[in-house]
Amino acid sequence: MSQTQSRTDTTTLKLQGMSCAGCANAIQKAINNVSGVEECEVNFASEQATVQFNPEKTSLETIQGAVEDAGYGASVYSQEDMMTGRGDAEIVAREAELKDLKRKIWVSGVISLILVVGSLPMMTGLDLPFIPPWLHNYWLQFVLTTPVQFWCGSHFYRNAWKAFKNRAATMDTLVALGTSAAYFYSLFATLFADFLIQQGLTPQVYYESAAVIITLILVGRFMENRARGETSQAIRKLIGLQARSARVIRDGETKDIPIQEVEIGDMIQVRPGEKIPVDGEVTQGYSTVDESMVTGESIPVEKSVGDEVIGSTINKTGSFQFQATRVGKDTVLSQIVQLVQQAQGSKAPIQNLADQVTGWFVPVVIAIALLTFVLWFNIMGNVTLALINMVAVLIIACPCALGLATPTSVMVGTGKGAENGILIKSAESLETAQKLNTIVLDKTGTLTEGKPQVTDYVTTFGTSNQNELKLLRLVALLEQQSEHPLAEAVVDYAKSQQVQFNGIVEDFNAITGSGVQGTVSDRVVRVGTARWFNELGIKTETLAEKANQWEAAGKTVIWIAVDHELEGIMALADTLKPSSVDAVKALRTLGLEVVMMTGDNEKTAASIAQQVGIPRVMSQVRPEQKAEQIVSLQQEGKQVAMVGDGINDAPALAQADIGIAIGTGTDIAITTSDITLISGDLQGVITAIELSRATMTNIRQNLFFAFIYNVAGIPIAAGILYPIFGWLLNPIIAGAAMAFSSVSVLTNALRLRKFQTL
Ligand SMILES: Nc1ncnc2c1ncn2[C@@H]1O[C@H](COP(=O)(O)OP(=O)(O)OP(=O)(O)O)[C@@H](O)[C@H]1O
Ligand SMILES: [Cu+]
Ligand SMILES: [Mg+2]
Repeated sequence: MSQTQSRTDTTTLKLQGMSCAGCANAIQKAINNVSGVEECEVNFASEQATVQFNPEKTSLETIQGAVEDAGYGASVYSQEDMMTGRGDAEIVAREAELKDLKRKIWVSGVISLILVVGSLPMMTGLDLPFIPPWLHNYWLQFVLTTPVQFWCGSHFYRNAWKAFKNRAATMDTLVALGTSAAYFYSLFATLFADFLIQQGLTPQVYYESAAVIITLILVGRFMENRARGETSQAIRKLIGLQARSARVIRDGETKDIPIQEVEIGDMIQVRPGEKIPVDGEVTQGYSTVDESMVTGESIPVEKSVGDEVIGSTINKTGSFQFQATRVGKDTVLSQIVQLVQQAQGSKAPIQNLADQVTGWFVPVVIAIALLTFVLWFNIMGNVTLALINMVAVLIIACPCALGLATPTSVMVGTGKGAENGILIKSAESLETAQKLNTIVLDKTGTLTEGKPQVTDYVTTFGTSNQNELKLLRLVALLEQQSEHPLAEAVVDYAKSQQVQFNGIVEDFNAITGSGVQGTVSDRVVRVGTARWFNELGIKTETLAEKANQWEAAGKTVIWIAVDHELEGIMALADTLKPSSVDAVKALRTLGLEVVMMTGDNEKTAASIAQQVGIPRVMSQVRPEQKAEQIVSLQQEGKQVAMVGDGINDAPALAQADIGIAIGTGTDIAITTSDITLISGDLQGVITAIELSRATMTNIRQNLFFAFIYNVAGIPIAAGILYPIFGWLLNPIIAGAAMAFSSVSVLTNALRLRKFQTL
């Protein structure tokens, strides 16, 4: 048996022609039916489908074909297209649709007005002499309404037909059925008026209802479309940040070239006030750079030789040269756009409910509408009342707002996050973040700068400078092999003391969470924690008092032993980030329990925790135990967020309900966290949590708005209140309510754009 390697490709398709969540369901079904498709998620708000498929079993063309067969359009959309502005096609298409809608609204609006005026005497039962009676001529009304019904309302029919072919029913089905019922009943009354009078019935027409409903729904759709364009504004803003050209130095010549032509390794010149075109490393010069558009951090950052610069950020005062390290779709900005787009296309768990409801909603509504008709006709024997109530039910029940409620807020919320330098991986993360009640902060690099420095150094053999330097040489040789931040600090210190780095380390071994050991000139050197030395049986008493003092001051002490004898200790201090104290305070104000976690010893940890105001500390946690510690917090019934630098804390970040990676400059892609803070500022954690709370509140409001129209509207439209109060719902009011429900949901979602942190 031959074994074929199975591969999975993930592609984003841009969809066209959807009018409600029912359409999204239909497309999702169609794509899932293609064999070779592993997973598919269709998002109505962002109008995109994320498809995972096996390229050996199916192709993109097949998938696109399936979407087209279902009656919709799908175009493939690459990251490059997105960044080079082909995404504007979406805007152009939207503009065209808006223009078409506007024209139809004018026509149907003016005609509706004439019809309503003409029907006023009949509707109100008043004698209105200024309205000429011929305005209420059935045939005139018929002539006026027909173009509204079949031209302005044409796409309701078209979409309803598409849905019907897919054995589905969408909001268009409801609108088409509802207005057709009103129109054709009126036509019947117009044609057979005499016959109806002979039968003792009053021939009534409802042309104005059909026309007004169509007008209102078109207005609703117009506003919906316009607002939807605004929800994706954040992404367009990000894309718009890109520079258009770069000033490269090739073969000693400086020339301006389009940004697409920049290659990795190119030398690029940046002058004051210019946009940095791509990502790279400074090779010459010095300047300050405003990175706020990417990191959300407003203070300009100093850049000198060796520092990384991010494309699309703005150079302030100085002028410098840098070498391009990432171009095209690999740049930080491009990756941010990709991440935000993915997040915007993802589904929040809270949406499942809405989706399920919309799935069976339309058929149920049609059933209720028929039942309404039958009951009214049988009980009241009045075909007119039966008909208008049925129409009212069909119109008010439209579930379109329900489909918009969650995704629009998610789009605005995640976009808002990106504006503040907060990348939220998915709608699910956004939803989970608001449930958090415990936040675990890593000490090194999260609360502190993560750049420790040696502050003290003593040995057991007094102050003979010679011997101290000899020992320092051994320590430094060993630490040179280690990648730990403490090790780097020790090496820097040794260099500053003019230590000669000659010598070979054999049998080097790093014991995570404990220290390092190795053999130099046949002597076994160990540098690490007291706990480790105690385990090895190395006596630490002689310097214990000194170490205690340092640790109480919040310094990390590392112990040095040669051939199983303690020979010295060294203290390293790491400065707190300036924002840490305020951030911890704010997190506690938000009602979160704040915990500090570190591999450092108890006393140092306690001292730092006290300085930043954290009551609960988990110290001496080995790297591999960090995830277990998160589990134990979760077992206490807590919803835990872990904040770390995302590299050595990865398992803990993954274990936590929400893993928040503190940015390490430009490595956004490697983090597997739920939320990434591009700037290393803890303030971002607060913003993220607040944003998630604001978004979820917004979603709940939206769901309320969306549900209330349907839930309250259907029984009223069916005439439940008629026996008690004599109330009926005029189909026109139903049309207005339904148009307004989508608009109110969108308007509410867009309010999120004004979100601001404490
Ligand atoms: N290369 C090293 N040289 C000296 N000591 C080390 C080295 N690596 C680890 N240690 C010792 O082990 C301890 C625990 O290290 P670990 O990496 O688990 O945590 P940490 O970096 O100090 O703190 P955090 O968990 O907040 O990042 C350190 O505090 C230090 O005392
Ligand atoms: Cu609708
Ligand atoms: Mg560490």
